[in-house]
Amino acid sequence: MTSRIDGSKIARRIRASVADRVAEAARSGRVPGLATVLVGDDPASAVYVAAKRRAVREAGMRDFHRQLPERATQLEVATVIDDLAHNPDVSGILLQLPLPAHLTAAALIDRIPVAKDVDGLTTASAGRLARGERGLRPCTPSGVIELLDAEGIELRGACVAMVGWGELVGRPLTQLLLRRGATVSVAHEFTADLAAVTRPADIVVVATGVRGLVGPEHVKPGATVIDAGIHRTSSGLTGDVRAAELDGIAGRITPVPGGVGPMTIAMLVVNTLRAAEWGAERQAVPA
Ligand SMILES: Nc1nc(=O)c2c([nH]1)NC[C@@H]1CN(c3ccc(C(=O)N[C@@H](CCC(=O)O)C(=O)O)cc3)C=[N+]21
Repeated sequence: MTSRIDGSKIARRIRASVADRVAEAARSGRVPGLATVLVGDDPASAVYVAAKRRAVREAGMRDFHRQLPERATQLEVATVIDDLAHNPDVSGILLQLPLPAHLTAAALIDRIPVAKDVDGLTTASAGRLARGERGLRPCTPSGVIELLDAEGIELRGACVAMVGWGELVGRPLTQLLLRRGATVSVAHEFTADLAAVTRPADIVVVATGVRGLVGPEHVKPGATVIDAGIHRTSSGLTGDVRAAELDGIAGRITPVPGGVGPMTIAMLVVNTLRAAEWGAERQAVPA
């Protein structure tokens, strides 16, 4: 029997507990706020940003949004970020990716102060994670850790195959897993014998952006499979894993939709609260 890990349910629980803490902070006049910055009108990005803003409002936080045209210049986007960086009502800033091709994402991300970096994507946050220092962690990786914890899956000593080494998921998640005591093998879409890496694993995490890359030939019977991929197809949303073919092989699997995606949003809400808590003491870096 393969059981489906209900990310939507776990995410709901996390968001409700944040809402309680926000209500408490609000009684002493401190309402956390998230600023989302969206450049251009990519339809998928618009859907994600709308979902993030809704989650923020539902948690009782303030929703600041800046919409810029597709043709916005590097300087225009930088000016908007600087303005939000200086606004004391803004606890966290999220620059939605991908940006239009004429913009340099890294330079813009790095204008976000580390204490407001709710996406955990600045050079400073990445460095803090690499060094094991306090800081805000990227949302999808911390969401995956929360999912595994909620399922009661032991990480210390576990054998994990991380498929994908991207900046958003694979790389930071590898570090979080190592820090929790897992043995992590990192592979990707060009790994010559992917099954040789993934078959011994107790937990297989896939985040490559390659639709259907992982199937039954890659998974040990009873293993946990976490699918961080998301693809919009004519027949709906699907991931990097051929989930249907894993039925009866995997012990547990995250569905797409309803698995990792909702956890990403829940952790953004968590990070916004954390940023607000530490932002209360300016300059401080969140845990
Ligand atoms: N600066 C930045 N930070 C991000 O965290 C970021 C980003 N840019 N760019 C795009 C990716 C993608 N991403 C998702 C968030 C939620 C779902 C999600 O909630 N998915 C639902 C389905 C929702 C739907 O698409 O209909 C689910 O899987 O159940 C998916 C994908 C965050 N991203």
